Amino acid sequence: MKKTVQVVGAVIENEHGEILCALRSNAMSLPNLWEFPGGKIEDGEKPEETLCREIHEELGCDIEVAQMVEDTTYDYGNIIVNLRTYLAKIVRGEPDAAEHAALVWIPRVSLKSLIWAPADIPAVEILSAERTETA
Ligand SMILES: Nc1nc2c([nH]c(=O)n2[C@@H]2O[C@H](COP(=O)(O)OP(=O)(O)OP(=O)(O)O)[C@@H](O)[C@H]2O)c(=O)[nH]1
Repeated sequence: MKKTVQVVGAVIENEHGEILCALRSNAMSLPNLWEFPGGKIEDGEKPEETLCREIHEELGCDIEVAQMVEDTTYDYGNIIVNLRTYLAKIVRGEPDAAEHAALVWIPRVSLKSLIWAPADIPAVEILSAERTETA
């Protein structure tokens, strides 16, 4: 049976209502596709703990995690990914791309202009249809 990996992604929103989008690098699987920064849940971790750990490791900043945006399961063929995305905001530090090829802040209405990892599309659809919390 194909393995399902449990993955969490952070939808980090700033005070201008923009969302932090991360470009997967050539060294990663799904290269050159945009994603929400995050990663695989390790044994014994709560999703929120994984997100805080991954964001600290990948972006060098600390976040506070809020409500879930979307829970999607996508079959990539070789692997099945269950991706849960959560709203989050930065509480300490500035994001810096340690692993990603690029980081950009994008308004919700423009999110669909990027080419996203397939598992992320339902969350992108929801976010682009909603008003920003700061609007
Ligand atoms: N972090 C993250 N991973 C995602 C997203 N969407 C999506 O399909 N994934 C997939 O979920 C898996 C886990 O992500 P990861 O960031 O921990 O993976 P990784 O690069 O360390 O491992 P890998 O490259 O060996 O698969 C990857 O296969 C990745 O392609 C997303 O929005 N954020």
